[in-house]
Amino acid sequence: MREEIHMSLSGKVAAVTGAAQGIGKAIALRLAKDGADIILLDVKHDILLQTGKEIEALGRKTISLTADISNRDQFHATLAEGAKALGGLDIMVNNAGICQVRQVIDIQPDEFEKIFRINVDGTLWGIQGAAKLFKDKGTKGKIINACSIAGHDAFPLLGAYSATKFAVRALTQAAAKELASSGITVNAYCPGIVGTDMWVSIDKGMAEITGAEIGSTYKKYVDGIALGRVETGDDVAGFVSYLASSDADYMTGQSVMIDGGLVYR
Ligand SMILES: NC(=O)C1=CN([C@@H]2O[C@H](COP(=O)(O)OP(=O)(O)OC[C@H]3O[C@@H](n4cnc5c(N)ncnc54)[C@H](O)[C@@H]3O)[C@@H](O)[C@H]2O)C=CC1
Ligand SMILES: CC(=O)C(C)=O
Repeated sequence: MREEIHMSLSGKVAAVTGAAQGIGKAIALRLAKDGADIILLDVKHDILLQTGKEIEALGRKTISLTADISNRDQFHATLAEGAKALGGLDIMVNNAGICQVRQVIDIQPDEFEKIFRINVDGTLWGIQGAAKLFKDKGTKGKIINACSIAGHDAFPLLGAYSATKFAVRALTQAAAKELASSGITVNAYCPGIVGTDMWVSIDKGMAEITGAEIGSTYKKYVDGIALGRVETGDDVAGFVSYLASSDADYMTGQSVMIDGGLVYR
């Protein structure tokens, strides 16, 4: 019975952006354990190859491709290359993203543009690239975007970041409404405080601005989680596995909290 559940994506191909580390790596490995072959995309090619090795060890096909999601042409061409190599595309996980820590009154034009180009434009190009590949083959595909609790509630010192995640939620809703008639669903996952490199840099950035000790901002946020522990990439990946499965066929346009009880909607 357990084996059946874990092979729910057998015969499917999934693409995951930001798959070199953190949440994206956990998602790629989980979807591979579910039976999918995986297109891995990231700017960090060397460590992406390690994710690829771990997926091959699970007996799945995989291809590791360097792509900057903020570059529309490059991203679309690379995604199409991956789909050609693995025989199609069924699931697109637009996971890659960056964070910045800054008071709203101090945000500079170049950094604001950069975070929007990666988190918002990159998600939009991923939706477009996947929708084209799905429509070309009549695939009733699934698009799954990385939002955040900060996409529902803006966080202090994370103003630009929060704005990008509100935008991801809006794109998720609009794309879901437009693509439903093609049988394509679009949803998003909203993690809370996940113990990845992103939070190491958020904690450091917050310490620089507030004078807090290194580690103390992270601890303060983790202490607020009802389930009493930091979130792992596997916690997020388990939910993405559901969103990628046929169990989620009747769900679209949703950006759902998976945060251990921190932001309630
Ligand atoms: N860590 C956390 O607490 C939370 C993270 N998230 C979101 O989850 C997603 C993954 O976050 P983490 O794994 O924590 O971050 P991370 O910083 O550990 O990993 C992000 C990955 O994305 C890649 N990446 C960054 N810019 C890229 C670009 N332009 N093109 C291609 N790849 C690029 C990086 O190379 C890296 O491998 C992000 O969208 C983030 O906003 C959401 C809520 C909470
Ligand atoms: C990184 C992130 O999304 C939060 C809310 O911590």
